Amino acid sequence: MSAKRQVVSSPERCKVLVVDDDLTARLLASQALGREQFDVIVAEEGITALQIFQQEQPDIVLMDVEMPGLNGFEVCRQLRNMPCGKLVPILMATGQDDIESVREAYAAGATDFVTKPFNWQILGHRLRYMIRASNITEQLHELQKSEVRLGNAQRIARMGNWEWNLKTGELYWSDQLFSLLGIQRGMAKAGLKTFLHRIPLRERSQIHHWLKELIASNESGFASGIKHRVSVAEGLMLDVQHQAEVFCDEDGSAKLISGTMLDVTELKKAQDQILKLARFDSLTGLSNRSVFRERVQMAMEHAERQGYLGAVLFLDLDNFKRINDTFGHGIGDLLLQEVAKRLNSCVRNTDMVGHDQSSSLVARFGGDEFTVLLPEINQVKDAEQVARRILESIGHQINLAGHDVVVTPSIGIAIFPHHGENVDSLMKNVDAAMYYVKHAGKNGYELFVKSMNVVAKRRLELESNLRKAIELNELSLNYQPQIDMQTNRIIGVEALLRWHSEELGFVSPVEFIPVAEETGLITPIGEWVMREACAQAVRWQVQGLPEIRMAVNLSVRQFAKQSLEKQVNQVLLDTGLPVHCLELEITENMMMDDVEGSVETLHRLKALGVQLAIDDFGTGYSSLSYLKRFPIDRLKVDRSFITHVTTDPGDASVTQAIIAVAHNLGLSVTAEGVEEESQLAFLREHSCEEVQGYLFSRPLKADDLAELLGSNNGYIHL
Ligand SMILES: Nc1nc2c(ncn2[C@@H]2O[C@H](COP(=O)(O)O[C@H]3[C@@H](O)[C@H](n4cnc5c(=O)[nH]c(N)nc54)O[C@@H]3COP(=O)(O)O)[C@@H](O)[C@H]2O)c(=O)[nH]1
Repeated sequence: MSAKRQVVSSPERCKVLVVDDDLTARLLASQALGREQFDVIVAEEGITALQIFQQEQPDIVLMDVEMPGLNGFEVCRQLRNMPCGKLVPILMATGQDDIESVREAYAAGATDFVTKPFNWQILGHRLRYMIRASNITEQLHELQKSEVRLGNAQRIARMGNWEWNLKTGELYWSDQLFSLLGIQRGMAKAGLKTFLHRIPLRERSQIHHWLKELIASNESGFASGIKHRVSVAEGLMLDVQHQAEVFCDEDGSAKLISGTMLDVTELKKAQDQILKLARFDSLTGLSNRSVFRERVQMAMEHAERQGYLGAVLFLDLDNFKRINDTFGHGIGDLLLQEVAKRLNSCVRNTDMVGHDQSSSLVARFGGDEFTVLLPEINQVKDAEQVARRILESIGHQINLAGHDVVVTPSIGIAIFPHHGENVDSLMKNVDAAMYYVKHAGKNGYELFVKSMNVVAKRRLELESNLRKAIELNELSLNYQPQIDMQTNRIIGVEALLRWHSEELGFVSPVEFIPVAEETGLITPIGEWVMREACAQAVRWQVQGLPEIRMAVNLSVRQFAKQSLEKQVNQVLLDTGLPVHCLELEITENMMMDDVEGSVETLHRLKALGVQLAIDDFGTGYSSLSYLKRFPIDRLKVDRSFITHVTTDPGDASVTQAIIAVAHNLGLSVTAEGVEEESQLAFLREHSCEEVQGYLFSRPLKADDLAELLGSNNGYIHL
């Protein structure tokens, strides 16, 4: 390698690589260019030139075209392919009039050419000029690159920028700003008018105000932002965030405003969605509990200031859980959506989004609970009228995916300011009013009165104590004999649940069974009852007592459970009770909500071999045509008919008719609540098969029942 550094390089000196196979030319170049303040490096042929170029990275290359091995054109081409050789100026030395070489030199990537012989002084200047020009080109190139990068970054970020020279009025818009505004560059001039034209009319004045504030700030670095919308095409609106900063003259007056405009449409959509999720119920689209409470708070404050009355209605669907359990959650959801719709149509001037303070508001409070706010009413009667409208509307049959269902609501009403000094107490009271309706038979409305809190408190007590009742062993069963009128013998017993609470004392099933139903506690309790009753029947058999039937009451929820038949089967397997000894008592109303489903459930239970009875018969609304389809064994005439069977001709006729219908369908009859000899005589006269009531025995503890069953072989003197 014949590279030689001729002069030690100083910072302002330039480095030139001279490539020539002619020794004299190289020496001459070294001397002449050295005199012109160049650091000269020389190479005598192409390969060496490429190596030196890489090591030394000269500022410029002066290269002869004619060389042995790689000629100047080839070396030039290869230099241009090197990453560090793309921009270095290359000056090719050609012969006089050698036009072909000139063409080829340009084609190979040369920057310029020079003809031999050289004027060294002029050549020195020329080399310097080329180096400077190449530096500027390089800077321009870098600038272009960073502009492209900025453009890309703005495009990706969906951001445009602008600059407004307040002294000249000149306005610059970046490509991205044009594109965000939906304008093709060249189709419109960057200008305030063009920009405002794209702003919805109602938002223009706030933009004017914002710009004025910026201009008037007269403070360098003063920055301010604004959010607004931009209409970019027919029906297409963007949400944008504008940010601008002011630059001032030495005299302190604003001379330039520089701004950015960022498209935040997607971000805003996401924020709106989050806000919606936080404030609205996604199933029904109604406002949620927290929005409702906020609005009640505002309405109460407003009512107090203005001396108005307002009302809150609290609505719970009766037996919604049964519909959910029977038809599944999908249908339950459809029902809630339909109820939401009907509620909205019942309440005039409803505010769906929860913004308008003077409008009524319907909200989903949770589960099957809905609330209605009537912020201004003239009199209490107005709230009651809305409640009546709701009862009427919701009570109409609803078809849900082919299933006809009827649901009814229980509605509590509380008036403010009378029924609560704050939102909490108002909501507590309206809740108490709703529970009062539930316990008074459902499907109605009631205005809050103070005594209702006693009922609500008791219910809470029952619920919290009932939750621990199984664990604390507070539940027990009593057994009431059922007597065969032909043989006068006990042929069965009905298992009746008793609760002796440590805290509350004895609680009647009439009171706690509905609470267990509402809270779902009936599921574990009902299973406990079935297991305990079957196990007791087996214990009596093991004691050598006569085999009798064990009747167990099923709750609404138990009957609606798909797994009921599995559960019954498992209990029978676990306890060892022969299947024909178990009778399940179901009420008419349990079956009428979903007749087809009930027929199926009853058939599945019947297939196990258990006996089936319809309890409280005559009080429900079953029809004879349905009765034929139920695979049942027995009807139990409700106590309410038997009580007056000898004194009320109506009850006597109903009892007679039930016995006749049962016999016609091949069913046997048990009369419940027989307390008097005269009632027994009536039932005997009309061929009732079995009787049950205080006349023979009250419900007994297991040991007492065993004693009764053991004495006289279960024979009862009638
Ligand atoms: N789902 C379940 N329900 C149950 C269960 N155990 C009881 N219950 C239901 O609770 C209601 C009240 O029952 P109870 O207080 O036990 O009253 C029963 C009898 O004691 C009473 N009865 C019986 N004979 C007479 C009488 O001659 N006079 C009179 N005044 N009362 C009498 O009737 C009730 C039995 O009713 P029924 O079930 O309709 O046959 C009641 O609805 C029970 O069903 C349980 O485990 N699960």
